[in-house]
Amino acid sequence: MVHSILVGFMGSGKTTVGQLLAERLNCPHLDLDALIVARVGKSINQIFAEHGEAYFRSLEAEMLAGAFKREGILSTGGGTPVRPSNRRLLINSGIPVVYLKASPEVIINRLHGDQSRPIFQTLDKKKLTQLLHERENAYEQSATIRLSTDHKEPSEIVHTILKSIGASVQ
Ligand SMILES: Nc1ncnc2c1ncn2[C@@H]1O[C@H](COP(=O)(O)OP(=O)(O)OP(=O)(O)O)[C@@H](O)[C@H]1O
Ligand SMILES: O=C(O)C1=C[C@@H](O)[C@@H](O)[C@H](O)C1
Ligand SMILES: [Mg+2]
Repeated sequence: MVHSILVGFMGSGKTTVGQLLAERLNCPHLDLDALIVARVGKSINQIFAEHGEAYFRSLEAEMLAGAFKREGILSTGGGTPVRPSNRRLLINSGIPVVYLKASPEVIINRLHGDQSRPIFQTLDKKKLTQLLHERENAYEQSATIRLSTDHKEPSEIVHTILKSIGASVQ
């Protein structure tokens, strides 16, 4: 069974923190974006460009459902909780869902020059802030644990998550 799930906006650190958390717990790291890339055999940019976002989103939903049945730490994509059926899966999972929060300034700083996220490429600071605001409710609804990642090292975030998971399963 998946032990915990990470949600949050692009650049909040789901992949980075999920990998580290999985190492600490000595279990597999399941990164939903990486699973999709492996399944299609194309980068996320290529999938968006050649098949469209709708195709990516339906694959994302299908693979989220499959990933739940596997063992490990699950890092979702930045848009995963936006689809209501995905959100329901997260909410009803009974698994700790950690919302990694980050401010627009920090996200832009972390993803500056990044070319691998098709949606990020289309956003200036105003649009990114608006999209973050639009998605906030979806992340909040899905989450059982929330923490700000601004100006925190990934190792410190992992430490906080481990304490929270421990507290929530006792
Ligand atoms: N706590 C942190 N402090 C500093 N840099 C970080 C932190 N977390 C992540 N980063 C950096 O930010 C970038 C994006 O991180 P990451 O890929 O983990 O984000 P993500 O939430 O998985 O994004 P996406 O939703 O697009 O998959 C990477 O370059 C990573 O090294
Ligand atoms: O926030 C988003 O919509 C996305 C985030 C990434 O994790 C990828 O899933 C993809 O680039 C779309
Ligand atoms: Mg990621």
